[in-house]
Amino acid sequence: MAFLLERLKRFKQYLIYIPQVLELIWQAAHYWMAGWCILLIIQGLLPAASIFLSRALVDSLVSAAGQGMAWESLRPVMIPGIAMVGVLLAGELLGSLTTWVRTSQAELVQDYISGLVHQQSIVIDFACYESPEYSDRLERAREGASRQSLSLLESLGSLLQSTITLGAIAAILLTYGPWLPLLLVISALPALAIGLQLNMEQYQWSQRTTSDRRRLSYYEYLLTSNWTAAELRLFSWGEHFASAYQRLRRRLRREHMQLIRRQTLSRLLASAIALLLSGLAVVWMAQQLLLGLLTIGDLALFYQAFSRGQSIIKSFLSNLEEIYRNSLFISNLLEFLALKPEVIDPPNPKALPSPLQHAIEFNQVSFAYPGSDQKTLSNFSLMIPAGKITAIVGDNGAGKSTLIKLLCRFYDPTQGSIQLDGIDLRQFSTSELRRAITVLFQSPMAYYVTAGENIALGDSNTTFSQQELVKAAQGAGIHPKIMGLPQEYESQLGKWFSGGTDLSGGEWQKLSLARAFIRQAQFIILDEPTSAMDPWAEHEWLSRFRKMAYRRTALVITHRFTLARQADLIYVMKAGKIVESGNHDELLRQRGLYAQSWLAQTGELKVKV
Ligand SMILES: Nc1ncnc2c1ncn2[C@@H]1O[C@H](COP(=O)(O)OP(=O)(O)OP(=O)(O)O)[C@@H](O)[C@H]1O
Repeated sequence: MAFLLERLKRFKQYLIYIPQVLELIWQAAHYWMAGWCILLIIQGLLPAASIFLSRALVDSLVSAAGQGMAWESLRPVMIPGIAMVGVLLAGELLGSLTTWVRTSQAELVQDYISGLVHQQSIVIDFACYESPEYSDRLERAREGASRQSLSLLESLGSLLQSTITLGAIAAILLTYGPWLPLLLVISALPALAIGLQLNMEQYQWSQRTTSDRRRLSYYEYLLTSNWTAAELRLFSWGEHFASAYQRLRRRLRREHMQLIRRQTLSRLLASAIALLLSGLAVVWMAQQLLLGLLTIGDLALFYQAFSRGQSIIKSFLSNLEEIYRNSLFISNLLEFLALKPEVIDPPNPKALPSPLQHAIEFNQVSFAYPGSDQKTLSNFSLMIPAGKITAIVGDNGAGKSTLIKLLCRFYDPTQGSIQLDGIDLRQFSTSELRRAITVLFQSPMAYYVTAGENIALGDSNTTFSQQELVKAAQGAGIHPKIMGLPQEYESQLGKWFSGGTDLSGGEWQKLSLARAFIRQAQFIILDEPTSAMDPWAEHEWLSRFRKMAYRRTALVITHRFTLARQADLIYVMKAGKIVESGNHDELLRQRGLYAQSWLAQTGELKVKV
C-alpha cells in the first residue's frame, strides 16, 4: 500500500501539467474539444444502457420462451430488442463521429504546438543554442510536443468515458451488494501500482538516453546529408559512422528490450491477481443463482457488467498510466516553453545614438562562455571609432568572433561594459540594437531560396526594389554571377529543391555579403568576409568596400593582412588581449607581431617613414 501511495504522490506531482496542456489544446481547437467532450459523455453512457437492456431482453425472452410466434408474446421482447439495436447503432455512429472530430482536433493542436515551439526557438537566448543541455531539452520538447499532448488529451477523454461507464456499471452492481463494485476496484489496484512504476522507469530511461538519441540523429545526418556526401566518399568514413550508429542502436535496443520484458512480466502478474478476484465474484453469483435468489436475466446482466467492468477498469488504468506517461514527457515541452531569455530589455530603453558620434567601446570587459571556467576575454578594452573602418587581426581562438557575439548582445559580459557613445548596450532595446547592426558571420548561411530572396533576407521587415537588390549584389561582387543564372534574381539556389543551382563557397560568401550590405544598418561587422574568395575577387571587393561602408562604422575581422591594411585602425589581438594597434604603416614601423605576420604573408616589409 505504501508503495502505491508513493507512486500516487509522484503521479500527483506531474498532474500539475494537465491543466496547462488542456489550456493549450483549448486555445488551439476549442470548438472541436467541446464537441469531442459531449460525444465522449454520450458514448460513456451507452455500455451501461446496453447492459441494462440486456437484462430486460433476457428476462423477456425467458418469459416468452415456448409461447410461439404470436404478437402478444413477441411484443415484450420487441421493445428492449429495438432499443438495444438503437444503442448499438448509436455506438457505431458516435464512434465514427468521434474519429472525425479527434482527427480535426489533432491537426489543429499539432500546428498550434509546433507554432509555439518555433516561436520560443526564435526568442530564446542565443546561448541556449551553444549548450548541449538546451539541445537535449529542445529535442525532448520537439519529440513530445504535439504527439504527447494529443495522446494526453485522448487518454483524458477515454478516462472521462471510462469513468462515466464505470460509474453507471458500479451503480448497477451496487444493487446486488456493495462489496461487488469494491471488489472490482480492488482487483485493479496491483495493475495501477505496477503501471505507474513502469511508466516512471520508461520516462527515466528516455531522459537518460536523450543525448544518445541526438547522437543517433547526428550520425544519420552525417551518413545521409548532401553537406557531408563529398567528404564521406573521399575520406571513406561512412563505415566508421555507420557502425558507430549500429553500436549505439544495439545498446539502446538492448536496454529497451529489457525494459519491455520487465513490463510484460509485471503486467502479467497484475492481470493474474485481477482474474483471481473476479473469479471469486463469479463463484458467488453462481451460488446465488443456485439458491434461486437471482434470475437468468440477473446473471446475464451481472456477467456483462462484471466482465465489461473489468475491461473498462483495465482501460481506465491504462488511461491513467498514459496520462502519467504523457504528463512526464509533456513536462519537457512546458519547461521548454517556460524558458525565459536572460538577455532582456531594460524597463525604459534609451534611444540608440544615430548616427554614432564618438565610438563603440569595450571597457574592461571580462567574459567566459556559460559552463566554461576559462575566460575568453579578461579586462579587455577596445575603441572602435565612429564612421571609420577598424580591423582586428589575430590568432585562431584569440576571441575575435566573441567580440561580435557580445556586440550583438547574444551574451552579456561577465564584468565590464560595452558602450555606444558612453551608454551601456544593456540600456538599449535589444531589437533596436540588433536592427542597427549588420553582420557577415564567419560561417554564413546558404538559404535554399531564390538569389533575390537570399539578399532580401538581410532585412525581412523591408520590401526591396530590384534596383536595391542589384546594388547590394554589385557591392558584394555577385551580380554578374546572378545575371548568368537561368532566371537571374528569381533563380532557385541550392540542390535541395528541383531546378536549383548550387554556388561555390566563395559565391555563397559574396551572396551573404550582399545580404549584409542591403541592411541599412549603421554598424557593419564582417567576420572573415573574404576567406573563401580568390585574390582577384578580394582585390575587386576591397575597392568597393569603402564605398559600401561610407559613413558607417565598420569592424572587419580577418586573417588576411591585405584586407586589414585597408582599415583606418588595426588592432592585433592575442589570447584575449590587444597587443598592438595603429594603422598599417604605424604597425609596420613597430616591427612587432603585425609586421612579422605581414612579412610572412606578403614577403615584403617596406616601411614608409
Ligand atoms: N560557445 C562557446 N563555448 C565555449 N567556448 C567557446 C565558445 N565559442 C568559442 N569559445 C572559445 O572562445 C575562444 C575564442 O573563440 P573565438 O571564436 O572568439 O575565436 P576567434 O578569434 O574568432 O578564432 P578564429 O580566428 O579561429 O575564428 C576559443 O578558445 C573558443 O574555444
